[in-house]
Amino acid sequence: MTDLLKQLRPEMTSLLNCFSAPAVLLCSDYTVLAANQAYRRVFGDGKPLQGRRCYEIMAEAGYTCRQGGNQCPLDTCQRSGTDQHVVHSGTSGNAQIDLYPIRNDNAEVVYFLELLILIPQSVVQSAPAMVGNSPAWQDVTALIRRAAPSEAVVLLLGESGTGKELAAAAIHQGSRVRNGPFVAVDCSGLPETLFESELFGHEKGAFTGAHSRKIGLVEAANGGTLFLDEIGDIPLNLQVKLLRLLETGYFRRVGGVEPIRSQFRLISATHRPLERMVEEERFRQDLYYRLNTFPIVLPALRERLEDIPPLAEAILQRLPVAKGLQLHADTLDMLQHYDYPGNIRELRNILERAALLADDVWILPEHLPANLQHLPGQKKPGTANAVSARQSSVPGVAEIIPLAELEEQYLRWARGSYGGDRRSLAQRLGVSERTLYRKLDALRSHTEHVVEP
Ligand SMILES: Nc1ncnc2c1ncn2[C@@H]1O[C@H](COP(=O)(O)OP(=O)(O)OP(=O)(O)O)[C@@H](O)[C@H]1O
Repeated sequence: MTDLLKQLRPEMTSLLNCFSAPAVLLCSDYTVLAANQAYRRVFGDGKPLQGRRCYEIMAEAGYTCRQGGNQCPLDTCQRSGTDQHVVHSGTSGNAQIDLYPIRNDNAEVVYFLELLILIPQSVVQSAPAMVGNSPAWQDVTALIRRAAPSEAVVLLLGESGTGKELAAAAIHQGSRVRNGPFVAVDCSGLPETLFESELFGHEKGAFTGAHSRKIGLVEAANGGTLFLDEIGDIPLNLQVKLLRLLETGYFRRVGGVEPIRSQFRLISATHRPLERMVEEERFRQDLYYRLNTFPIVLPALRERLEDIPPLAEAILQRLPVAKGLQLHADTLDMLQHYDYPGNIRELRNILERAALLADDVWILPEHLPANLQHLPGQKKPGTANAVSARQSSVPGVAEIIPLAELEEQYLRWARGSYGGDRRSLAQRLGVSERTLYRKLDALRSHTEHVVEP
């Protein structure tokens, strides 16, 4: 270490300061030789960093190394002699670590450059739960569970709004790179040149307006998942560049000459008929084969109408405007007879609109759009239940009664008419499961004490 410090030129620290991310030079025994300003800002504690072990400094800042089950890139680099790119998970968030061996004139590794990209916990998002129980949906979730932990390149196919992006996020969550970034790229709608610089980044001065270097989405996905949504819309020119990236793992920023490596799990999605596009030469066949290693077709909502009650329930719970609202049985029946060309996204829009129109706790058939009314097979709206729901916002109560009695009546009604389990009933009632059990117990003992005439 002392010898190495002597050899280290003062320019080195100045060079490290060119990186805006934390950067350090390390010895093979994990001691810090030099650190840049960003590293000192993030990890410094007032004491000198030089001579301390990198893993101790990281641990103090809440980023665990081997002891936290993470793989040490320095160890691997010493064995392989090649660059390492890993993501470490920690209590403060995740750290993407890029480690490069630095060699002398004799090509011997003398020290290591480590660059850190810190991903705060708030950015490490989890995928919202995917709701559904129908056989069609169970088939899909079985495929997602199988594909997620593998390295397979997944192609998600299905109509717009069927949940392809949600499925991609679920695959990322179940993958080995789950602690890395999930970078979703919408390949539709951007002009080709702009899209290229979004995807690959650009160097300063690459074109008019490129005032500084920009990191592209492919680079940002290093150590995580790159999700290419609407891949069928990617222009032919860019298809070639994408293919090269997938085959070599390298790309160049727009206006750059340096090949840059990015390692990521690839998932793509489209609602377009890719196979036909290949036949019509609108999509490259070689790229199609690269993307289509593990295809998963998401069913249209009309093919799983039995999932509408739990889906509607889950969507209402996530909608702030729907707080406290309930779907009337007639409304649910109407919803289950529509064919949803816009799939789950359309169901969500319908429910959001209905929630805004509802006056009290009930979302009634009349709150649904006109094109959902009077569809073949629907129950006739305006049944006794619907009428009573319209007359009174509290089920079964027509006059002012003591609050305790009202709670009892309401609980009896909720327990009798709610189709789900107790946990979700407790959630709907806004109480803990324990509280619900206690209240139901009290109800039961009260009923036992009532002497039936
Ligand atoms: N299984 C599911 N459970 C709950 N919500 C879902 C489910 N699938 C999709 N959604 C919701 O439906 C909406 C549309 O989903 P998503 O954006 O994933 O569809 P998509 O197929 O990627 O659409 P597009 O092809 O237009 O990009 C989102 O609000 C999503 O949260």
